Amino acid sequence: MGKRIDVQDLNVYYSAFKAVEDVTMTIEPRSVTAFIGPSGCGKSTFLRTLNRMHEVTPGGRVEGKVLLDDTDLYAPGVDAVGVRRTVGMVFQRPNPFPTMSIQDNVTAGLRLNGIKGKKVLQEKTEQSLRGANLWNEVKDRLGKPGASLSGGQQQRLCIARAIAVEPQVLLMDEPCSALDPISTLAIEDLVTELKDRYTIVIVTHNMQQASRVSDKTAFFNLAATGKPGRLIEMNDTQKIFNNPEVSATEDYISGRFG
Ligand SMILES: Nc1ncnc2c1ncn2[C@@H]1O[C@H](COP(=O)(O)OP(=O)(O)OP(=O)(O)O)[C@@H](O)[C@H]1O
Repeated sequence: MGKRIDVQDLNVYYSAFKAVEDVTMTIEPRSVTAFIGPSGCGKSTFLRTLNRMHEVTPGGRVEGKVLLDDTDLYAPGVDAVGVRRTVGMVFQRPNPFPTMSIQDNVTAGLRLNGIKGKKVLQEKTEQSLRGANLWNEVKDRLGKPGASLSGGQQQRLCIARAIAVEPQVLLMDEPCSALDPISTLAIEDLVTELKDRYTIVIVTHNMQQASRVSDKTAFFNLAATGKPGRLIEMNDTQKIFNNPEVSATEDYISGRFG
């Protein structure tokens, strides 16, 4: 499990507006890569190109290639829904289906894929909730609604829902920004565990979080408002935080701008 992502010369547009320019990068399988950079530099936009979610926005389109191992996600005939199954996503705000039970939340994707067997769904529920470090907290109330959980539990439920369909890659867009520090640490621990099986990409504004959880860090920046965001530097996280090669990276991580 866990595929490699190769992005080649990617430009990302909202209609005529080029939001992200000329990104080339490799994301190694079973690693955690953090995307950092000031607001508006295109981190989330770029992240959403990695599972073809960007094109869901009207006017959203890309030029260039995103390879998942050897498959170009944007080649003609590639099914975007299948791509999103292989490359799962967790969003900023926990978004469980609020009235659906905890178990049904976890198995929603499986049921959409036509899996109906009660036993299989139960097994998948337990396996995914264990994978998301939530099983012990909810095993006695699987029939309760998703909204009955705390924010941090809801986010782990969303991670359980994402991993239930056995993706290869997990994209996380500021998954802790709505959470308290304890829940944040729980998610960070989980990310570290999950990287044994998945390729993980996480957008974060929290420098400590990037340095705690990621193996590689990619710094994005934009020359001015209205200009496209660009990848400025990507390297081992230790290198980016201790000895970056580009002065703009150093200015950003040391809090001199952004
Ligand atoms: N739906 C949209 N339609 C048009 N432009 C958009 C849309 N969403 C984002 N943009 C623009 O694309 C650029 C990149 O936005 P994006 O949200 O990807 O940046 P970001 O780095 O993730 O920012 P933040 O850190 O604030 O979340 C910005 O100029 C933004 O205004």
